[in-house]
Amino acid sequence: MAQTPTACLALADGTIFMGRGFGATGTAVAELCFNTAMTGYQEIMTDPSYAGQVVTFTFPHIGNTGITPEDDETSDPVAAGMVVKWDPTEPSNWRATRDLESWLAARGRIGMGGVDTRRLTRAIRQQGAPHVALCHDPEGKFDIEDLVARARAFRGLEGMDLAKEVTTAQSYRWDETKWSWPDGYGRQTAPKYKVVAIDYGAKRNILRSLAHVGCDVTVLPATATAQEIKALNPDGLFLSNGPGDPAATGEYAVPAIREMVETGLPVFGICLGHQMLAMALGARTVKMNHGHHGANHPVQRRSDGKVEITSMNHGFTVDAQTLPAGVEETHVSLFDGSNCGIRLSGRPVFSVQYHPEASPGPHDSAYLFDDFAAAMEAARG
Ligand SMILES: NC(=O)CC[C@H](N)C(=O)O
Repeated sequence: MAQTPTACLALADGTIFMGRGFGATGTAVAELCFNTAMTGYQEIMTDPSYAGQVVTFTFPHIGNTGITPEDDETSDPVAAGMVVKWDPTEPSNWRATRDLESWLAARGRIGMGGVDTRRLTRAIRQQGAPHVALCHDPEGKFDIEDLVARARAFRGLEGMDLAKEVTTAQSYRWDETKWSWPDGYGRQTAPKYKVVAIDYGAKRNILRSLAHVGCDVTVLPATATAQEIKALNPDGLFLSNGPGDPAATGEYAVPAIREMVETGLPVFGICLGHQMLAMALGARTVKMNHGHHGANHPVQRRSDGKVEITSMNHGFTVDAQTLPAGVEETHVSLFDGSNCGIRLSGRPVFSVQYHPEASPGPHDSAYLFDDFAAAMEAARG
């Protein structure tokens, strides 16, 4: 690199990457993962499930499309930082709104370009989601020993409850005027089902997708009790995605979910919501080596063998060996055989590890929102 490096990424094992810093200055200490999606960096950076993680993008051209508020999954980037191969170029669209660099700077998030992301991705696979310190200093002054020490001191996502930090402080109703898309997606033309969605770090496109199939959505904080949920007399309960370790978050959420399952109400969960439903039914979750983060993960539906290409973002997984009798494994990853979906036999209670709202990603699994609506219709008798 001809120019003085202005960013340094230090891995806990002492491996150092130098590059060009952009966005905010300072240091972020986090877990490092890689995401293989080719589009949707804005949705990825604003997905609350990325709290506590720096994201390496394996696709080299990140930032060549601009930023548009319509694509935010929450109001600000939540991921701790981003690492890319090429410096972001002038965006090809939404120029008037914002480019990647100024967006990150305004939102206090660090970016780093000019990194051999293939080498870095290999390190992530070999080490298993390393702890890192990512530092951006426009003067290029780095205390490398200190950065390595800070990476080593990071205690990791295992045991960390982050849902409480990103959840909504107050309950609210999905607001179609604020968040539906200009083409009408997410607008409740005929709200038919009253749904309570628990926000463990919910992505907007999940709530939009629920509204699209006729749900009138009330969002409750992560700590909502079964009594608070029941008081709203919903037709169905939705459990959202979210950051951190499901085993830590589940301490308060799992008892509420278990009590709700006993009522016979239709329940649908996505990602963290899936992991916590599995725990409520008696299963355990474990940390994965480097997780699944991308928009191109093949999943097989067991009922008919159909393969869905899915969007994923998880570092923990449900241990299928621990699923009790009466809980079926409905979907499985074709990459590593890990669990991707469950259903309580004969009951309208189901969840998936991946992201059927596809943001970013393919729409192969959008049928799950229709299945949830159909379950609520059937429950009405
Ligand atoms: N997207 C999610 O909901 C992620 C769930 C959980 N935090 C995990 O990493 O596995």
